[in-house]
Formats: sequence, structure tokens, C-alpha cells
Amino acid sequence: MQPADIAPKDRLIVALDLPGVTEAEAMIARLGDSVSFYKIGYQLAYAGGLPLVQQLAKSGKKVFVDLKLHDIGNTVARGVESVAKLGATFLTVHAYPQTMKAAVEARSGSGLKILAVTVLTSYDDGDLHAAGYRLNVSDLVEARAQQAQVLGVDGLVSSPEEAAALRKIVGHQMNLVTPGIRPAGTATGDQKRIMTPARAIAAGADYLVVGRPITEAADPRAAADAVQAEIRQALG
Ligand SMILES: O=C(O)c1cc(=O)[nH]c(=O)n1[C@@H]1O[C@H](COP(=O)(O)O)[C@@H](O)[C@H]1O
Repeated sequence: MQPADIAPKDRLIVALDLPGVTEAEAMIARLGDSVSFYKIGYQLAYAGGLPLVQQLAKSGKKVFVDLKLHDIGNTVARGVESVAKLGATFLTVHAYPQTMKAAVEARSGSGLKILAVTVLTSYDDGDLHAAGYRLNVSDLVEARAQQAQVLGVDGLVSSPEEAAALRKIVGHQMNLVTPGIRPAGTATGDQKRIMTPARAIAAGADYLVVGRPITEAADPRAAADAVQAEIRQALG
């Protein structure tokens, strides 16, 4: 999908990082029509949240299944086939060549798009070096983006800090999905490579993933509306 084709409202993806289905359904009801795209990750998926993918898709919402798959190729492929049946829009895998290749092959013919996680937004250069990598964050993000593009991956997950450089590499052929979003004045938490919604859109991000700044706000709907307004303003 070309960025121009993305409805402004769909550019905000709210991470439902909540303890269970009851809490997730309450949050979805609270956010109402201000949010059209949700992400279900480890916490909710492992607490019985996967059926919510089909439920949300049936109700007209889009769903990003964030399982960050990484395993031998056959296991990744079979996992992708199962997720494709749920009706999700996006699924994450880690940006390792075998994993990306298996995921892309397994999703073909379905409506599911594969997103490759380049370098987690909670990592800086020191964290990468501690994990045994010799490249710094920006070089590793760019190298992985190039590999992902060659392998036919549909989109990239990175910090908005890398969005402008990634856009130069992949053009508009791949979706750029950016967590590490922090509206002005909100707590950084464990994120290290962050930007405000407006700056992320200006840098070229297609989709912004926002969790705690919305779900832990005193008024989540007002927080989501504020992010949506910032996105619309940045899009001009
Ligand atoms: O794949 C992701 O969505 C992801 C990748 C990444 O590099 N960093 C990152 O924070 N995420 C996810 O994005 C969400 C960010 O949540 P908040 O930090 O609460 O806004 C979480 O659900 C993370 O799992």
C-alpha cells in the first residue's frame, strides 16, 4: 500500500498491552471510533487474546499481530499460515534472512503483510554491542532493511529516528511502522529511540504504534484523539 492510500485515522495503531481480554475489550470500548487499528502482542496473546483478532477484524477494525516470530524456517512458515487465517493485517517477525524468507513465502496468497523488526526501539548502540553486534543501530537497521526489501517483506518496524533514512533506501514500496512514539510530556519508560507523533510523521513514518501513552492515560480516548489530531496536522 502506498502511504498516500493510508487513511489518516488508520495511521495510529494502539498497542493493547493489557493483562486480559476483559481489559482489552474495555479499552476498545473506551476508545470507540477514535481508533481503527489495534496491536495484539505477547501480553494479550498469551492471555487468551488471539480470538480477539478475528472479533476485531469482523467489527471492521484492523489488527496487527505482534508475535515477533524467529525460529527455523519451517516453524516460522507454519506459524505464519496459522496467523494468516485470523484475518490480521500485519504480523511481525525478526529481521533475520531465513525467518523473513520463510514468512514471506508462507503469507503469499493471504491478505497478511509481514513486518520485519529491524532493531528494537529499546536498544541503543551500547545494547547492541552488549548483545555481540559490531554494527551501530543505524547501520544495522539499514542493513536489515536492505535484506528485507530483497526478500519481498512488506514493511519495516523501526524507531522514527531511522524513518527518513529508511525511506531513502526502500522508497514507498514498504510500509514504515514506528513504535517509540512519545507525545510531548509523556513518560519515556523503557524506550530509548523516541519521537513525538508529529515528528515521526514528518520523518516519513506510515504508521505510529502507541501503547502506554494512550492505555495508561487518565483519559485514553482524549489521549488517542490528541495523537490523531497531531498526525492530521503533520500530514497537512
Ligand atoms: O514490534 C513492535 O511493535 C515493537 C518494536 C519495537 O522495536 N519497539 C516496540 O516498542 N514495539 C512494540 O510497540 C509497543 C510500544 O508500546 P509503548 O512503549 O507502551 O508505546 C509495544 O507493544 C512494543 O512491544
